[in-house]
Amino acid sequence: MEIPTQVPHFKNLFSGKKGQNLGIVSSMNYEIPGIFKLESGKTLSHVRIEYEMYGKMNQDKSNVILICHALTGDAHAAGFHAGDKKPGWWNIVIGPNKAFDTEKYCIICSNIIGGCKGSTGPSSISPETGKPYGISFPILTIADMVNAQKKLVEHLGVKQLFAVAGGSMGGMQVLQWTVSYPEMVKKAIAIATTASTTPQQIAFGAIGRKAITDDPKWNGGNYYGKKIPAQGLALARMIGHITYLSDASMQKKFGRAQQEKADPDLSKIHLEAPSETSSRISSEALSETYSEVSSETYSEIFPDNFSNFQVESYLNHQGDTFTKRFDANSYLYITKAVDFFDLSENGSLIEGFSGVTAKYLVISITSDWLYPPYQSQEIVSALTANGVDAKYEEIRSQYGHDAFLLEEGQLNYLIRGFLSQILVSDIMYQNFYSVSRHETIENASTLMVKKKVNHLPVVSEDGKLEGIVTSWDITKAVACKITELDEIITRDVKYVFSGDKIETASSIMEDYSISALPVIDSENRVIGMVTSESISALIGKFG
Ligand SMILES: CC(=O)SCCNC(=O)CCNC(=O)[C@H](O)C(C)(C)COP(=O)(O)OP(=O)(O)OC[C@H]1O[C@@H](n2cnc3c(N)ncnc32)[C@H](O)[C@@H]1OP(=O)(O)O
Ligand SMILES: N[C@@H](CCO)C(=O)O
Repeated sequence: MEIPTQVPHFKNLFSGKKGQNLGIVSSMNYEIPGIFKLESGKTLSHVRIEYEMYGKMNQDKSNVILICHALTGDAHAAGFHAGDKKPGWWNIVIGPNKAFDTEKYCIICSNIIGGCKGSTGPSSISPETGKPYGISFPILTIADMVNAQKKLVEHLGVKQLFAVAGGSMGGMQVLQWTVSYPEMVKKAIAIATTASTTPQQIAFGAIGRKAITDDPKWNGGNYYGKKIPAQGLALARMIGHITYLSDASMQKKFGRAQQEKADPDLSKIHLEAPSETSSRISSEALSETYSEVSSETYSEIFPDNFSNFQVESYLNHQGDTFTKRFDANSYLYITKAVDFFDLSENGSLIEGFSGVTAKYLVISITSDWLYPPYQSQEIVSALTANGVDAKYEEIRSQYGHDAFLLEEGQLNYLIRGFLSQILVSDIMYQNFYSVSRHETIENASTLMVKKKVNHLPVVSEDGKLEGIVTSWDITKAVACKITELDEIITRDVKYVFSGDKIETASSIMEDYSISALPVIDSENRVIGMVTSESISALIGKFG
């Protein structure tokens, strides 16, 4: 018989309300003190990291989620910058009552080093020369990006991240985090990514880089304050962008539709050579950074009269807009870091993941031919082979790789479910007290009073669960003048495993009106206790 206590009801704890947008947000920055050492052995000083933060850190800073951005992303993941019409790049999943719920979690997103959105990269001014680094910037790796993020996280006083999440190159950073700093990551969400960049992925990166470096305006990376290599950069993006879409999404978006102005008379269509002296190109700009140079773009160099299909004009648009928001040298360095990415050790991903402890959610996209589902499945297999709790999910989508930026419903559903899935192991007490069935009732009650517990699991010499005794059992025994513990033990004891969801523990407690359960391992040995108080404390933390 157990003492009936009030047991929390879990049914409505994680039910979703309608997601809302964050309002106006702004970026902050942090300068890493001293010298920042890179994987190559080279160093950088005065490394600046641009970041944004949404939601509040709780008292013990245990609710922090780090979001890692993809190839051309930035720190602005959600909400609106003052005056902007478009929100941050992952606004669909970050905000009040969205999967990355800013009412519960504190979300941090930083621009990678090597980038061009506030963090130190090739377009930054080198403290040594007073000029932009250009290609004197050292070679970067995904591990370098993660090491810089770790400095920021430590600076913010966070000892362990509740989760790290990201798609594409963001997913690579997630994987790297759990390999480099396993003790710092509780949960990991890697979407549309790989643990080892494939030859096909390297090949697409190589063509993009060649488009840039073959553009005469690239000028050995020294174009800051001059014309930017817009033609090469736009071409690189156009190639890349095709890989972010799918055959089906292109069919749906464009079909074989032509531009409204396109003349169906083939005899009137002609090629036109690009003009170096196009009158539309403004005079040389003398500004200091890539983003302030002239507005010369790909479409200004290549007139549109031959781009009669909708898909051509779309790609031109994607190329054009990219040149206005991204630095060509950053593109070279970041794509190269992606190429170098390989977490396998001695050719084995299982070996590469041997130290990982985080719980994983790995998501692929059915139509992603750049990072196909088999690469996510390989990650899950290698994690599982190491005993890591890794869940595999697929987003059913025709959008292709970029679906990780678009599939609002499926992303929210999968991520919310994973983040709110708290296991018994997360809240059980490992420092518990137990008794042997040969103990006297007097000794058991003294232990209960001393340690302020109402439940004592009864265990055999080798720690196996034999029963449970509660303070109510002891009260009754005293009233009935029973002295031996063996006579009052409840032997049909309810228990849970450490990998069970807390909802399971909660249901058992509710169904049987009990307020504590022993946690056992596969050999019936008691490894902890979970109580209704610890579940209530959890509600206080995240509810
Ligand atoms: C972490 C990160 O990854 S951040 C970086 C992510 N952002 C990007 O990659 C930016 C470029 N990529 C995109 O725009 C991506 O396709 C997405 C996933 C972000 C958006 O996808 P969608 O909403 O499906 O937009 P879509 O691909 O149709 O592009 C819309 C743009 O194309 C233009 N467009 C559409 N059809 C045509 C056409 N026939 N001719 C010319 N332009 C066209 C639209 O006017 C719109 O322009 P705007 O972006 O300047 O407003
Ligand atoms: N379209 C996204 C994903 C690339 O992996 C980006 O530009 O960052």
